[in-house]
Amino acid sequence: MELNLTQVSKTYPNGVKALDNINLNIKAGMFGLLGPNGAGKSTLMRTIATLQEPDAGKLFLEDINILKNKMKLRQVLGYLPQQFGVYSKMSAEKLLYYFADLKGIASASEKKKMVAYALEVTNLTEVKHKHVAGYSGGMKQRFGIAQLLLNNPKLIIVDEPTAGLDPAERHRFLNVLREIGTNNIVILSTHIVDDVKELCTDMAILNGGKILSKMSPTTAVQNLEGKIWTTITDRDGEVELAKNYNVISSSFNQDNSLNVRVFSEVKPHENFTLATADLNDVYFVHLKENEDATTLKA
Ligand SMILES: Nc1ncnc2c1ncn2[C@@H]1O[C@H](COP(=O)(O)OP(=O)(O)OP(=O)(O)O)[C@@H](O)[C@H]1O
Repeated sequence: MELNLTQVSKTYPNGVKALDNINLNIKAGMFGLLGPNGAGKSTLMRTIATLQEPDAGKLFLEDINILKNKMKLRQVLGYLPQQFGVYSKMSAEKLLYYFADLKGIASASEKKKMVAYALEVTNLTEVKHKHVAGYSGGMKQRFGIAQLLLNNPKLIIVDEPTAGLDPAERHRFLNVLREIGTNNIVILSTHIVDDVKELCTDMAILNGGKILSKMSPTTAVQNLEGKIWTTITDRDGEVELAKNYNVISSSFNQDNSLNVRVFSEVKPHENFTLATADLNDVYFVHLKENEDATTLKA
């Protein structure tokens, strides 16, 4: 199973270039699409899900030409949009039966099997008689996964599903994704680095409509080993450091001092110690490089 995107571009009528020549190859497993707000993630997800057209480019799922054969793609697609609003006073189970009808599952026994499976995988069996309107945010998101599983999709797209979930609900939600992510392509779009770190075997960083990097999170972190340095300073110190070094991130300590992380091939200064690189560093290094390149061009 493979999804291939070639030279996909989209400019909105207001002039915003949301997708700028995207080339991507995604194989079975959990794929993280990581990027800040406005990066173009939703535009890309909606384009793959056949909900909007690009200006240029080709999209194939195996031999399905997505732009030319939308219905065929939709038959194997499970999509959870960024805003999934089900505020129904129907029970989760009844609503899933309703969705199963909409998806054209005709056989009663097949329907029963799929609804039971979807409730089970998403841990909603015990609350299947409750109104979806009364569900917590996390339960609603899991219900969103339950509904997309009904047609046994091969390509699953979830657009920023963990934003707004509390840590326990987020954890439960990620476990559900982990469960369904083995045989299918699951694309998780997110601005939360930890979502990708905990779950994904492959990832891409998107910003300004461009893919800045595509590799496995493990390789990406390994590539930074020995190049992330840290020191403790204060706000003024950070401003000074930023003039001479490639500061990629900083965080406050309890005593209000700042932990600054710098990307450098060699030890920047004797006050720095080598840090263990992590996926946040990967994310910030790429965003910073892109920002610097854009500034240089402007
Ligand atoms: N219908 C539209 N018309 C004009 N501009 C749009 C439209 N939809 C999105 N944009 C712009 O395109 C860019 C990419 O937006 P998109 O929603 O794809 O990004 P995103 O990465 O999903 O961000 P977010 O996390 O904020 O949803 C942004 O600058 C956005 O303002």
